[in-house]
Amino acid sequence: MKPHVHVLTRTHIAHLIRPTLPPIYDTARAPSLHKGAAGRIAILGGSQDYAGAPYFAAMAALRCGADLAYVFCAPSAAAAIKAYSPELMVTPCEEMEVEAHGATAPGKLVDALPRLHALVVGPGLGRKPQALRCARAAMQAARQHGVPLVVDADGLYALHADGKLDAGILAGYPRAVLTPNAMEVRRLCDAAVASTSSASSDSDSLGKLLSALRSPTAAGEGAGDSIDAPVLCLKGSTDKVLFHVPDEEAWHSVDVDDPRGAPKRCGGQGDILAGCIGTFLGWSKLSTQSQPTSLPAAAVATAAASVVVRSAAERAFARNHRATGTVDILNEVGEAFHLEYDMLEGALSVAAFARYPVPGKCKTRLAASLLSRDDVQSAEIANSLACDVYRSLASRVIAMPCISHVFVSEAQDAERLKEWCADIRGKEHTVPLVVPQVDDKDLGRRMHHALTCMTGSGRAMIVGTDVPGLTAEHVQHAARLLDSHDVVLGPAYDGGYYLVAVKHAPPVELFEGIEWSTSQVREQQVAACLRCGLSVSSEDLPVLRDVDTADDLSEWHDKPEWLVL
Ligand SMILES: NC(=O)C1=CN([C@@H]2O[C@H](COP(=O)(O)OP(=O)(O)OC[C@H]3O[C@@H](n4cnc5c(N)ncnc54)[C@H](O)[C@@H]3O)[C@@H](O)[C@H]2O)[C@@H](O)CC1
Ligand SMILES: Nc1ncnc2c1ncn2[C@@H]1O[C@H](COP(=O)(O)OP(=O)(O)OP(=O)(O)O)[C@@H](O)[C@H]1O
Repeated sequence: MKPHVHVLTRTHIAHLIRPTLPPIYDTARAPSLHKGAAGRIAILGGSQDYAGAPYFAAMAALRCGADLAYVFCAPSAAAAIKAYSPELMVTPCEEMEVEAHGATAPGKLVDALPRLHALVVGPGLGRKPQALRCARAAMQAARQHGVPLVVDADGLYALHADGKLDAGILAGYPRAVLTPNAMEVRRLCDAAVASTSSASSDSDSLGKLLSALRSPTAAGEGAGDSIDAPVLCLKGSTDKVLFHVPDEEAWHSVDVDDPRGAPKRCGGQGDILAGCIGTFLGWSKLSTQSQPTSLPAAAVATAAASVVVRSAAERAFARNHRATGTVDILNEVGEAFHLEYDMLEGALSVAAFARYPVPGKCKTRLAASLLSRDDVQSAEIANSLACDVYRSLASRVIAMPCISHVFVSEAQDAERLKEWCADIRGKEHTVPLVVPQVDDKDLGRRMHHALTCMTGSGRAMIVGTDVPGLTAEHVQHAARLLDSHDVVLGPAYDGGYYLVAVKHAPPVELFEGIEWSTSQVREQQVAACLRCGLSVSSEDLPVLRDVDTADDLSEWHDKPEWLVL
């Protein structure tokens, strides 16, 4: 039976998940938050062999925005996990290693359950019978308390450790998310087949697994639950999030339309995903806001986490290439989250126009005016000017939700410009998005295209790359001016402008009738704004001098404060 497929883009997912986020940027509601109000998430896992996995999951939960993360682990792993981070509360549980305890959930975890917003079972659990028994008992206990569950890695193994699927633990529990990779799905399916009498083809075996996960009583449990089975996240090049609605025959699949991610498949990415799902699940339990969707909360939480992890993986790979490791991905989770979900309406996108600095192809006016007429020297100057602007663009000193873009003039340069941007930024900087400019000789049409692309997510700004005096404060000032103007221009010394910002997508006429590269540019731009019925600020920002000629360059040398970037 084919599922009903819902393809969700990142924009959809952001729209669906935002109402559940703790309101830390909401000045009216944030003061009422207390410690733990943004999520208390626990991990059950960690063994002598695997201390990293529970650490990745717990830290990912924190980086996603949870307040508190606990790890309940085998005593042999506790010291290592504690030593990885002082942020984690690590509790060694004898029950996970000592046979004498039979099949009980760790007592300290059971005590904590009433306070938890989600429990992730499995990362680094290992496959010792006692650990598996503990995991199964913990899932049951969590279910009794209505605690949302994420079951991953060896937590999934615990469901079929004796070869048959022990689906009863989770069957019909709508607050559980199972996150098998391809191998784990195969094992779960095989176990589902082994638990039923007839032999099955592959697709049948998935069908058997899905049926086994449905509620034996055909109704979901818990008031308001719209599904009657755990959610299944099938991880792969596209993550598919399966859920089942009572009384329907076919399952539904939310396909996360996000091609990003890293080609590097280092171990532990699944642990990061599991921790992030834990946080989003916890928030959906806590949220009192009405959801703009009929999709189940657990499916939306899973899709939202998938987007964050893919974005983090892509960012980590852009920075670390083949060396990308799980810690690198973990370190990108916070920024990825911020860009995906905290960029609220009215957010600002800032862009620079750039060409890859090749001698003879950039700053040709400057090269011609240098005594040496030296293309190489001119390209080096262009390079150093642009570096400063990219650093500033990418820098957190902008101190506001801001996506930075670099619009590259030659599409074929996009890849090497990406690498160049990645090389020049420091560890603390964000990665600018490198986007080709529209193929048009007219600067006005290129600016119109870039601003239109960016205004999709709020306000947009383009800054010059050859203005050494431009600082993050100018960008912030311009953004504030947009509160009271439709268009803001940063006046350049030569009659042009070094910055243009717009509150909304601009009409195409805004950049028509302007004689570019003349001293009339700013005046003509102001006139075009007024013709389009747009209010404009053209004198509120300081006049800055761009570097086009050798004269500009010597001015720059005489006034080193221009170098303040
Ligand atoms: N640093 C750590 O402590 C880590 C510990 N981990 C833990 O290690 C334990 C065992 O996990 P494993 O995943 O290795 O165990 P499995 O025994 O489930 O993996 C079996 C094999 O399947 C392969 N496999 C995975 N995805 C596949 C795919 N899509 N197609 C084909 N083959 C695939 C893996 O490479 C592995 O060789 C778990 O507890 C897990 O949490 C992992 O999370 C990785 C990081
Ligand atoms: N081929 C792929 N391309 C891009 N992203 C992928 C690909 N395969 C998996 N992912 C993503 O990586 C994340 C982790 O999935 P993965 O299959 O690596 O988990 P796992 O094998 O359980 O990991 P772990 O090593 O922690 O056990 C998921 O968010 C998934 O979307």
